[in-house]
Amino acid sequence: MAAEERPKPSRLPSHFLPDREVHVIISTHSGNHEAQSYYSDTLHGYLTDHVPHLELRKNYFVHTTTSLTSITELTSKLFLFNAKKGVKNTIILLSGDGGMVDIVNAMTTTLQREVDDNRPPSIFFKPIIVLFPLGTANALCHSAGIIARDPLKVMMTGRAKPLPQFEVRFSRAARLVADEGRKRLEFNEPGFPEEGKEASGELGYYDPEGHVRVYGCVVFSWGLHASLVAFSDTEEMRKHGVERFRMAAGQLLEEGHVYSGTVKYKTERGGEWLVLQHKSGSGSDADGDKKHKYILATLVSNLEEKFCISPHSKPLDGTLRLVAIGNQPSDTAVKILTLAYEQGKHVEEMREFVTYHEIDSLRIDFNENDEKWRQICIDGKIVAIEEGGWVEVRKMPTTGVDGRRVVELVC
Ligand SMILES: Nc1ncnc2c1ncn2[C@@H]1O[C@H](COP(=O)(O)OP(=O)(O)OP(=O)(O)O)[C@@H](O)[C@H]1O
Repeated sequence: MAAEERPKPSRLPSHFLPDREVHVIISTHSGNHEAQSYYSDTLHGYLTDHVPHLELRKNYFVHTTTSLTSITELTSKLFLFNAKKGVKNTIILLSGDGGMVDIVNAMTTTLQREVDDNRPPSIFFKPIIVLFPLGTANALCHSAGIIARDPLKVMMTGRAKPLPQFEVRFSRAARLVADEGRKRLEFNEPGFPEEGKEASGELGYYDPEGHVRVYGCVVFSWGLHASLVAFSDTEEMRKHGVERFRMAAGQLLEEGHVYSGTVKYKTERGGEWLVLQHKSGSGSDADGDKKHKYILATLVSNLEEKFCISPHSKPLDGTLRLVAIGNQPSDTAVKILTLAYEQGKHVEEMREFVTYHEIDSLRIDFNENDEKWRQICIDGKIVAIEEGGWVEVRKMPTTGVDGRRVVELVC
């Protein structure tokens, strides 16, 4: 933005008005580890020029991540505390989708626990997030049009809008997959992480019924997509950027596994569960509708810049869309996914193979012996479901007790 375009203090967007506390989070390990240099070389000077009332350690704070749980800890210890004390926070987040999901999860998990505990509701000032695309895929930034319109410009001229979320519940023995697939972490008991056991931080908790609940704002998947995220999440593969997803997809398609389980969905809250009937080719045997290649529910259009999995999704429109492919041969799956890279043409040109519509909820009952095929993806995090286990995903409504949207995104 040129000097003559700089807004006068009175014309600053509401998220930079003097009544707000501004926090920058530099997620040092996101993407190609460029968040720190972007802050030092570009953003810091830009903010000094354009938002001159910011004063370090008075109304302006900079946090640099040092571990996998830094953002989660900051959120539960600082942002949530502030939000409930009536402090208006603006968070400038330099990360990929993971940083956003950490904030959404830590906030929602704690607040939902309080709902379950029947504690009285408290004041809650939703933090406003200004997101800079410093991750690998940056699905949220691409889908919200932040990158296409220049993130600095969006920061100065965009408006904060509530960020839609979904809730995932699953059977009790599910574990978070960590450390490049080597570790399985338990979720937390409400408020009481079990001593001596490695817990997953604030990602998810056991609700009063003993089910785990986790929150997301991008994508839920099982099948090919979840497997390729799981298999490509190693330090070695991460060096290849978004190419890592294509490399993993190549290996998986060669293996040609067909995922087994019962998939149901609801089109509206409180409606009936409907068994997913795949389109052509999948129903040739009695078990046809229990075999799947690709099951994905998304709140966003693009999972990467060019990978438009849900072309009908509009920025932050709050719709959850199902994209599903049944028991198709690998070459058909490749054709479908290649068309997704061409402005999402798969939903039109391959519509005889692709189920694509809005849903409210999704349920999977797994029928796989090998744990590697029971792994699901929630916004890039991988959860392994136990044998005979299940998972349910549902869009969080905009109003009511469950209707929390815990943050707003500037876009
Ligand atoms: N210093 C650090 N040490 C260890 N982990 C870190 C550190 N800083 C950040 N992280 C973690 O690295 C992960 C980076 O995820 P993020 O989603 O931001 O980037 P990405 O995976 O490259 O991008 P995308 O999700 O857009 O593909 C986050 O889970 C974050 O908590």
